[in-house]
Amino acid sequence: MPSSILLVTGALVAWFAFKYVSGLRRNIALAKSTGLPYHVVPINPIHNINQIFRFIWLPLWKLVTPKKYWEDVVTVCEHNWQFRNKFVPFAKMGENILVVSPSTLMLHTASPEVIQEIASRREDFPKPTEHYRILTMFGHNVVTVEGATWRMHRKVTSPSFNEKNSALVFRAAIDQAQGMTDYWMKTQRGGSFHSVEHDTMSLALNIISYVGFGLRLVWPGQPLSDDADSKMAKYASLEPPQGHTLTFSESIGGILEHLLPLLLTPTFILNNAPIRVLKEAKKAKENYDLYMQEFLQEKVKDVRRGEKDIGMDIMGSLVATSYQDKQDRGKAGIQMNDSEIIGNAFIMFLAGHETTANVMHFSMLELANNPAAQRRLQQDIDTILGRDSDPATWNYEEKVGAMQASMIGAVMNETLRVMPPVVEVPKKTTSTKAQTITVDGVKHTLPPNTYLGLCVTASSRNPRAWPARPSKITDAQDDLNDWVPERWFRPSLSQEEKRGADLPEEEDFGGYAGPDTSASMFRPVRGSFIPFSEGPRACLGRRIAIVEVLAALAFIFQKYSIENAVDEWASDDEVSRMNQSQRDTLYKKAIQRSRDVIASAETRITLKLHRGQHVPLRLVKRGEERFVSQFDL
Ligand code: HEM
Repeated sequence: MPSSILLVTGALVAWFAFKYVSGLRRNIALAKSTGLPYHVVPINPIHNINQIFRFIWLPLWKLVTPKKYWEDVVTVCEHNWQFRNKFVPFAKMGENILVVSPSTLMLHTASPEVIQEIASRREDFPKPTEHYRILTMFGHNVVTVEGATWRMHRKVTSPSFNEKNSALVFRAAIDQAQGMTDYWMKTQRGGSFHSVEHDTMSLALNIISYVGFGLRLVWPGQPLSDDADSKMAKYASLEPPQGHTLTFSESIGGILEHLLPLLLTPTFILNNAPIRVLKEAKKAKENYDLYMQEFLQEKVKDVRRGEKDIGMDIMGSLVATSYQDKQDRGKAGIQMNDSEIIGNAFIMFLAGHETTANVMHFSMLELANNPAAQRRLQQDIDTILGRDSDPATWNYEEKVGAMQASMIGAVMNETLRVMPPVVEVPKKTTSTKAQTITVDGVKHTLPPNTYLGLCVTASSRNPRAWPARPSKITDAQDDLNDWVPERWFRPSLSQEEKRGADLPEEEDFGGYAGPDTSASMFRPVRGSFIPFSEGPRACLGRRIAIVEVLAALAFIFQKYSIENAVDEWASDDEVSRMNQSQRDTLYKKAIQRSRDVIASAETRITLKLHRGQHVPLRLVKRGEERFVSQFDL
């Protein structure tokens, strides 16, 4: 018996060894055929399981092979490498890094031209939908599908992303920023608040819930408005309503927090394991599921009665595809099942709030670290909107262009450049067809099934595309890793460089078709600034995200300044007795702590702070600043 076990084990080991070596040889041959320089790694670093066990195989690899085989390429295998290593791997290995493992070929690119080419050829370079499994938890949706199915999802979801609804987002962002700052002023304990990440998430969730779904969510202490639909009140409730054990916001928050356990844990274990994290994950999922089922049923009734909600009414549009009377449905020729309806609603809640919230969060942290930029932001707000104007009177059509072309737009763009919520946009070649790309005028053929990573964090730091100045805050020769919103007022590169590769006109797939940055500011080379991706599969919600951030920043900084909290080192009394130089020294310490915390950001779906990391801030009325009115670097 023992000898047969040994025999079977030996045969299995031999089989795996054979598969491993032959796979590696085959992929090396394919890599050679591309004509691009390539780098060999022992294990496919982008596979989910291999990512989890990276802490074992990476050190082992380094231990058993000479340094020259791993020292460069390891920089694109490490955890969180896109944000942590930024442009460094590309500076060392070139703008296109071809990585070969026994099971895959991967091309990571920071080249604007290659990015532009791949992103615009949607059918040649589709999305690797298998990488989006985590987002299909409640059903397939516009983000997770490809081909004809994607066209169908896009057709249903895109019409509501129009300028009329952008104006509504503008209004809602002002209302919500009011709710958030009132809440902060009321709850700042010891002069500081620690919940900026959580609160910007609530702000963005409240906006998409209202504009996208007609659900009015409120801040603690804020009454539900009189015109709110009574049957929708349960979604706004700050206590779990009957039949639920979490509030609606808590259920979404819980899902976001527990995405990985939800994805990786088999249902039987999730339902039965006495482990706290799994129990919380299950509770969040069950609650959200129930809310969505109830919401779906309510919408079905509305649609059958011919009622439409305010704003985008995303759920209404989705439900109409299946539940409207047959004649109307026939016109559109589209039908979604309940799982796709709920899947799309989920993705709009998710994509529509975490990304935007991160941009607001990091913008506020950086403004606290860059007092001169904060002061310039406030000057621009005063000029465009008026220091004492009532935000309720701000007119979207009149003001949004000027806001985007000012320091408000520059702050948003710079945060998107330095801290993009999505750090790499995945694409691939199909399983049946090789594809050609052009690098420096030379054509290279990528074999079928090559994974392609359009590296957002690196293309936005590519010195070929971004004019730089010496860093003021580190000893680096350029300021491309620094948050410098003023760079958006530097002259653009020449027309020729701006145009990028000659590309066919893109088909219209709905949604906002204008540029993401103002024409009167620095215009990035195409393919070098891709926080919203590029081409037909670019972000559907980018216009509303931009409008939301512009309006919220303008509201907050019209009346207030934001400073790093220093109570960890000095009390208010001690600060009031300090001279300017002592205050500067103290504030520099707070800035350094903030920068260290920001540098620890990691990607789990989006780039944000994790493990309880946060930067305490202080909201002060303009004119009552203790640090940012004077301090400069
Ligand atoms: C600053 C905020 C945002 C950023 C940085 C962002 C970024 C992105 C990126 C990079 C993609 C492409 C993802 C991929 O190919 O894997 C994407 C797609 C998408 N985003 Fe956003 N997004 C933001 C806000 C929003 C908002 C507010 C919504 C909706 C309310 C939204 C809805 C979508 C949808 C539906 C797609 C899929 C489009 C398609 O494949 O046809 N996003 N977003």
